[in-house]
Amino acid sequence: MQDSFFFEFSAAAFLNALLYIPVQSLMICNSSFHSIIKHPDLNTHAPIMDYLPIALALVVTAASCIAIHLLTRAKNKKARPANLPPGSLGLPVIGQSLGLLRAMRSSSGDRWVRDRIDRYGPVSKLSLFGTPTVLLAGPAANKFTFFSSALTTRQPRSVQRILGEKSILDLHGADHRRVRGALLEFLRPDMLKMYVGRIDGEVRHHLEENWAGGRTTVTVLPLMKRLTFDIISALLFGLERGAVREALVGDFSRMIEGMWAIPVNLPFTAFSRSLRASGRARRALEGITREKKAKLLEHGKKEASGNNDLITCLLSLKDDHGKPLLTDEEIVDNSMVALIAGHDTSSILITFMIRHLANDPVTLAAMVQEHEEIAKNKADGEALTWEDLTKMKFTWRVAQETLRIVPPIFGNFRRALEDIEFEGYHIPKGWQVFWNANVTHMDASIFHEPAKFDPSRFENQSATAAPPCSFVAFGGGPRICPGIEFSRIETLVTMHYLVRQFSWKLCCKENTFVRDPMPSPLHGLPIEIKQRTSPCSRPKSTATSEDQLIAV
Ligand code: HEM
Repeated sequence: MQDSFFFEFSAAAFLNALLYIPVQSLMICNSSFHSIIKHPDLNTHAPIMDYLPIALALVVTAASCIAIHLLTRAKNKKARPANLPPGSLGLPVIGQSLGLLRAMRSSSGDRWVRDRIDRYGPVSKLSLFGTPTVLLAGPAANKFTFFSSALTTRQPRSVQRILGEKSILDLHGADHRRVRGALLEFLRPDMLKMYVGRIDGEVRHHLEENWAGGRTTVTVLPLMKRLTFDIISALLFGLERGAVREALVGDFSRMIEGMWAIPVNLPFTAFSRSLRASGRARRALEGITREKKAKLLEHGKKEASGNNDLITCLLSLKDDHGKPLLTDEEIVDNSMVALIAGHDTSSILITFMIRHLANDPVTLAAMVQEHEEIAKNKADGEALTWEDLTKMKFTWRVAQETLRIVPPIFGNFRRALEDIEFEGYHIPKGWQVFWNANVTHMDASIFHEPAKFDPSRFENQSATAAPPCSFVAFGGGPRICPGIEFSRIETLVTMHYLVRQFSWKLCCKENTFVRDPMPSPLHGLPIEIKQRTSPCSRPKSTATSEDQLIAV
């Protein structure tokens, strides 16, 4: 209201100044002219002539005020309708970003969002990362966000600068379907079946190197990040252990740190460090892409047929006219996204499962039993297979319940491509929509006693009366996470070896975590470990005939 008044007032004054000065000059000229030809003493109309300029100026001022007022009202009516959601946009650029980031870093991000909802309701406006935003919560809001074709996942400009502009997260419509289809070529279940043996090998190698050998304490989160990074960089990029992998590990973790930082590019800021790391990671991936392209040209399509890493798979996809389906820039940007989306999330899931199991002996015992049953039918050192994973139903329910209580993705943004409405509130074109997983996951009307850890909630999902989009740890709709199965394999294989070979207890009594933006337990979750069985021997032959096909 005040803004608009100020705008009208200053615009009228400005217009009036423009109009008034020439009119006054005219009047002055006019009066000088009159004064020359009509001496006041001789002029009987002198009083009228004296007031005419003032009267005219007043009329022009009033007319311009009315015109500006009408024009501004019409403009405001169009641009800022009265039914915007409640809330305030806060300070320019900063908005509520600092408040949210501070809350997330002090383990109270969930409470911050809930406080807003208590204050303004499930639909409210705020400003995050320099863009006006509407916060939405609840299953109906999730469904609207995931399925509305008027919303797309444009990332804040700062995130775009880190991840690139051609990533799947910034594409929509046909372009999104094309790139998503290409990624799914690599992540389809029949392809994933072939990766089980390879993932099994990576997990055993990791446990032998980092957990076994008489160690008494380990810090879980960094180790799990390393494990999932190794798995994904081997499978997605065909990267063997070595200097390139080591450099990429550091760069990716610095990139992630700056993604939700205040986007100020000064040498000492997290955002600037993130941009520099992104530049280095991009150059490394461009190099890998060039090498793989050259290999493809050299050896022909035969070698690339469905048995390689993600980059080779994307390079060999063609459109209906035989042209490359994806540009090199799209391949690099989407490889960056897949690596970030793939390794950070699964590592957090496994870490929080380990944290929970330390204090839940009943759940742990049930898991150990499930895995011992599977191990009973396997030869010593024999790798897990896809069929073994299908028997790990209880373990996957424990994973789902962990994801419900601590979803790795706190929430995400969409961008309105046009003016839209939700529950009577107007969301203007160009604004962001921010959906949040925690609020729905902790809604007692959907999940009975939401704070209680109860894997049986996921026992018979089709029989539960929960509305659609109630469990949204993997998102939903056309952008639902394409890596669900991949993360399921990583999680189940890792838990199989962990629960059978180690027992553990938490070193920190305080059971809290912060979000930055991903959840991270206190000090990265140091635990005391004890080996239950002899160190897992590496499989005599982890590679099945299918695995040998994908060996890189
Ligand atoms: C526990 C593990 C994981 C969790 C919790 C998770 C969570 C999510 C969520 C919530 C979204 C949707 C975001 C939105 O709609 O705003 C998403 C999208 C995505 N995820 Fe995952 N993810 C996981 C693992 C993976 C893995 C292993 C990969 C790749 C190998 C992956 C690749 C992607 C990609 C590429 C997208 C974007 C899809 C699109 O826009 O069409 N994720 N993930």
